[in-house]
Amino acid sequence: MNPPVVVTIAGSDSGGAAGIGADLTTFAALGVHGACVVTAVTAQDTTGVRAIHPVPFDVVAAQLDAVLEDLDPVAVKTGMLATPEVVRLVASRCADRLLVVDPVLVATSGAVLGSVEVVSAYREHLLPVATVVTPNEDEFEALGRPDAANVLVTRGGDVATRVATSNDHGTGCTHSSALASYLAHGVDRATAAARADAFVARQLHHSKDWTLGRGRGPVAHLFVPTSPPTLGAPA
Ligand SMILES: Nc1ncnc2c1ncn2[C@@H]1O[C@H](COP(=O)(O)OP(=O)(O)OP(=O)(O)O)[C@@H](O)[C@H]1O
Ligand SMILES: Cc1ncc(CO)c(N)n1
Repeated sequence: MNPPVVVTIAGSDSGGAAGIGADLTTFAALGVHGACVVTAVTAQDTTGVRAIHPVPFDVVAAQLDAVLEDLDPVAVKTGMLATPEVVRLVASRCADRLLVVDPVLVATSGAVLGSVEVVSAYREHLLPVATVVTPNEDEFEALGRPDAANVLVTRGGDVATRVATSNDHGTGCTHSSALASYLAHGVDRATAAARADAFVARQLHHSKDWTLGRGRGPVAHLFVPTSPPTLGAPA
């Protein structure tokens, strides 16, 4: 049987913690086929963002057309859209699908990933057609505290499930990708949201003692409780 197809429309993170890398590995972990439309290349690591190079609009549109026409994804997940033109493009092409919008405006490191014009385009075009919108507190403020039933503010885990870790770079991307994956498998929104929370908490727990990079390290995307015997040095 075919897996559900989900497409992420997002930027790359050279450090491999957030963006399309996080999205595609999360899709793989949750049994969906992931397609990707790259909107921007970022030079980024665990300590911050050094450079952002938006992909030309025509190339973004061509990637999206190719995926929509050939693979017919059941769900779409958006991350860093980089320009207001791309925000409008996604709103016009993807409104008829399950649409999870993670309004990436600020990185964990504090770097600004969305301009004032991008914020306006989200408010006017994309938020009204999304199935779920997952801003963190800062993004919720930046969007003008939208009061709509499809807005699910992410708050870094509740008291009962909160994992104490500084390896949280990429949690927002992983969370929204998990949410899109569960929706693509056909579960309702409340169940998908609860499962996405649990998935991220488990991933954060798995990577809590990692010491990758000098800043806020990556959350684990693929959950591997024990390494397969074929990996690593012989015992
Ligand atoms: N420390 C934590 N313990 C448990 N769950 C967490 C923790 N941090 C985040 N989560 C889960 O991940 C979701 C997204 O987290 P958060 O809002 O911090 O992401 P974000 O700020 O968008 O991240 P990023 O900018 O790195 O992508 C939360 O709703 C929660 O379910
Ligand atoms: C490319 C990219 N997308 C999303 C985020 C949000 O954490 C990030 N830091 N980088």
